[in-house]
Amino acid sequence: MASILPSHLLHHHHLRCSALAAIPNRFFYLTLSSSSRTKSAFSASQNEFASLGDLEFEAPLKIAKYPDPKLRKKNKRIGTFDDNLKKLVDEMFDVMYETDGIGLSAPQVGINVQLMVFNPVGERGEGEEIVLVNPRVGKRSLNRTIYNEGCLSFPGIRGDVKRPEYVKIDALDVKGKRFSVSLSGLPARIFQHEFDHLQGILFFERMADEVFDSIRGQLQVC
Ligand SMILES: CSCC[C@H](NC=O)C(=O)N[C@@H](C)C(=O)N[C@@H](CO)C(=O)O
Ligand SMILES: [Fe+2]
Repeated sequence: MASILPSHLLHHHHLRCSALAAIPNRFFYLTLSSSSRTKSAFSASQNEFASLGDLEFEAPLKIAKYPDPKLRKKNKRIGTFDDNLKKLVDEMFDVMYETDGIGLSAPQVGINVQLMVFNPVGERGEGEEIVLVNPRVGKRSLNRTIYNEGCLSFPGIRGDVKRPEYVKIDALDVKGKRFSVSLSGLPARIFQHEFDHLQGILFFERMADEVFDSIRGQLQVC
């Protein structure tokens, strides 16, 4: 498979309870989440750096399932590129492969920092392991494509989501080295899904009304 990134950037290595029916529709969530994502409040915290304590974790990592509040918390930027960060990345790949994922964001394992990992092949030892720290999105294509997405924080739920086909990204690698990359196809899709997690946005908020209506019965809150 052709490489997406230069080799130095590759990393080697239900809910029971009450139904969401009590809540009129996802715009309730959008209203709540977008109010906490107003430009001033959210960008200020995005500029805040994580402390060593913010990056502390216990292995094995566990995936936070919706509606875990960690999925909605602000995610701080990473400024320390040490062995702890490398270990966190390794553990994120471990749990991603174990749960049949192709991408994972740090808030999904309860660590509220700007970090994501992905491998479009989803198999250890195959494809590319990509690690993005403090990513920023540059250009996106006007052309958008539909893909039937699933999210590790919503086991068993899938739905069509339309997203730009192409994105240009600036980020840091696990060693803190800055780089830019242009992605299209599945890598661009995974990146955008994970980038949304870093903004506290969940995939059902990107679904068209009729798609959301088809899955809303499965979104249950404890
Ligand atoms: C298309 S972006 C999906 C990214 C997601 N990561 C975090 O939530 C993820 O890995 N979801 C899985 C359900 C997934 O897409 N798994 C693959 C391989 O099993 C699939 O095609 O279902
Ligand atoms: Fe997800």
